[in-house]
Amino acid sequence: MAEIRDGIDELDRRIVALLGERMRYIEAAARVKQDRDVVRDEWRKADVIDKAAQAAEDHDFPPALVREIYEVLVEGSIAHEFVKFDQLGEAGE
Ligand SMILES: C=C(O[C@@H]1C=C(C(=O)O)C=C[C@H]1O)C(=O)O
Repeated sequence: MAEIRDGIDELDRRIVALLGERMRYIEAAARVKQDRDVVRDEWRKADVIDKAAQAAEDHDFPPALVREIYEVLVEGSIAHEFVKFDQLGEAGE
């Protein structure tokens, strides 16, 4: 059991490292977007979640669970992007 948990812990470290890398792209999007109205893009949110669900099927992981995880991830990313976007605006004022 200890070996199994060590394997899970190691994978979790790698998953979170990748999530950090993903968030750096969200921050880059905040720098590129010119208008606060385009920070939230519902079409792109649906596109990201559909692609993640497809990837889940390819990797034998429940797609419905990936949809739930990505709903939280993308909403959290949008919230983070708004914070960064607003900070950039304040810095430029
Ligand atoms: C990064 C973007 O901004 C937001 C964050 C998204 C994400 O976490 O993938 C998707 C849509 C956007 O509302 C984007 O528009 O691509």
